[in-house]
Amino acid sequence: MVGPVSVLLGDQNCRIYLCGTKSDLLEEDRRRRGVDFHDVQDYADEIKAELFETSSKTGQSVDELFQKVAEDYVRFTAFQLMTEEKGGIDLSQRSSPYFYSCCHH
Ligand SMILES: Nc1nc2c(ncn2[C@@H]2O[C@H](COP(=O)(O)OP(=O)(O)OP(=O)(O)O)[C@@H](O)[C@H]2O)c(=O)[nH]1
Repeated sequence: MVGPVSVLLGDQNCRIYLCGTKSDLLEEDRRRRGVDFHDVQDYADEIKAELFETSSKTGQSVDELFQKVAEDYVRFTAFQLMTEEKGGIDLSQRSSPYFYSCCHH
């Protein structure tokens, strides 16, 4: 495999979200699918990626995609940053910028 995905795969901290676009076209004609769904699912499993089929036209799965990216950020990245920086989590420290970036508007 070559290209951007192979570069991302080398980074243990990088989470990958595969996004198949224009899913609304399949509702008109399922033969318009460019890549077999099971092939894509197998590939996503292989590279440990999350898979979404989205449509900019109908909005299908767009919110779900962004929701998943945000949830994973809070779950993995922010948590990792907090624990790495101080060797633990100080629950009393509400002024931490991480709390503000994750939980406040
Ligand atoms: N039916 C449909 N058409 C779309 C969708 N998203 C973009 N398009 C159309 O696809 C064309 C290219 O859109 P761009 O936003 O320029 O996308 P791009 O990534 O530069 O090009 P693509 O390789 O076509 O994805 C335009 O005519 C858009 O109106 C979608 O979700 N559904």
